[in-house]
Amino acid sequence: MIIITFAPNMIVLKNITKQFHQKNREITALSDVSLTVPKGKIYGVIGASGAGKSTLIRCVNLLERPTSGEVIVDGLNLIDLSPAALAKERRQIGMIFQHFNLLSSRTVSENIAFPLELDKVPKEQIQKRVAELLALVGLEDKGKDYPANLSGGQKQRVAIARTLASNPKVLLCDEATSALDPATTKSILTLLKDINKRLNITILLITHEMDVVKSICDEVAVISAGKLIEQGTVSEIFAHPKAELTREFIASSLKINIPETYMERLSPTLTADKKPLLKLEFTGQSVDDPVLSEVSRLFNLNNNIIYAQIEYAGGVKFGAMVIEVSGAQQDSLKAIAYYEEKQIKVEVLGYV
Ligand SMILES: Nc1ncnc2c1ncn2[C@@H]1O[C@H](COP(=O)(O)OP(=O)(O)OP(=O)(O)O)[C@@H](O)[C@H]1O
Repeated sequence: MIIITFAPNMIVLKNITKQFHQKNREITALSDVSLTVPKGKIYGVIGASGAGKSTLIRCVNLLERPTSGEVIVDGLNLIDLSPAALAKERRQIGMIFQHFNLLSSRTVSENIAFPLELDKVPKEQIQKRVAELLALVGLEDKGKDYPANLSGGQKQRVAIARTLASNPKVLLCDEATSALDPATTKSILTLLKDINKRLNITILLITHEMDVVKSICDEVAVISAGKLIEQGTVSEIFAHPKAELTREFIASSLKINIPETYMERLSPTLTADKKPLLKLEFTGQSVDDPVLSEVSRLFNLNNNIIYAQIEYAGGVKFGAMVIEVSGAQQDSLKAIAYYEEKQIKVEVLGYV
């Protein structure tokens, strides 16, 4: 009897620790990291430079072998596999990189054909598949071009097509949009989402930009100094961030613009003729509370909105606002305490 077990999760990392030995130094790049990527989802890992993101993603296909822990892909523990069995499994785990890694001496079509040639697929079949993949990534007319004549976004499309040639079930994206401008980043992220939906490919990506997470991820983990400090669905994390670093990443995806006229007048000290300029950061429920009018009523203050931005991620709203507050100083302090009570992060930017 054949027992077929259905694994609901595509990637399970269990207690991964990775240490590097350098001369007489030991570097712990990952420390007891566990995460689960459900099938068909897009999972983002965000962290600052040196946090361990690249090491983490390279552990999934064992480009880096963890010092300890388990790497389970589609129900199979890769750590236990023989080199031949691992090579076979790796073909189902595609990877794309920040700098594309295309072969410069091969045309676009020849780059995409490369993994199929290695797999000894017959020539006519390769031609057909390459044409399909060129169409899928929107490069029908570029097959005969060389990578040097393509834009960064087009190069990444070629890299994606080449990776998809082997019909992977998982796509690992190592800072895949970090070398691209914002408009091109957007188009590549749209393509990744499309591939995820159309081909049901599970995607694990690493990034240092919350905008990437916000645009396409279903779930996210925050990594700092080799440890996962927070993880959850994008809506949970944006609604109720717990760690300060998570809040900082969320705030970094908001581009607060304070008008020049205010910046020129902004002073770090309060004098009789000046009013506080506050930055308020809203997440979760606080974004829906009518706090400005409450504060105005309760503490007899006038709030002048200088700048406001409300965004959506994973179906929840979050945002930030800059307000100029007029009223008695002790009432402004009471208002700040009130905002904090309502889980709104307040920063006094200065006085204008
Ligand atoms: N092969 C290696 N040998 C020694 N130390 C390494 C090696 N690879 C990574 N490290 C160290 O492990 C830590 C994590 O590095 P990693 O490249 O995973 O971080 P990262 O979050 O991807 O950073 P970045 O965004 O700058 O690429 C760093 O301290 C790094 O110096």
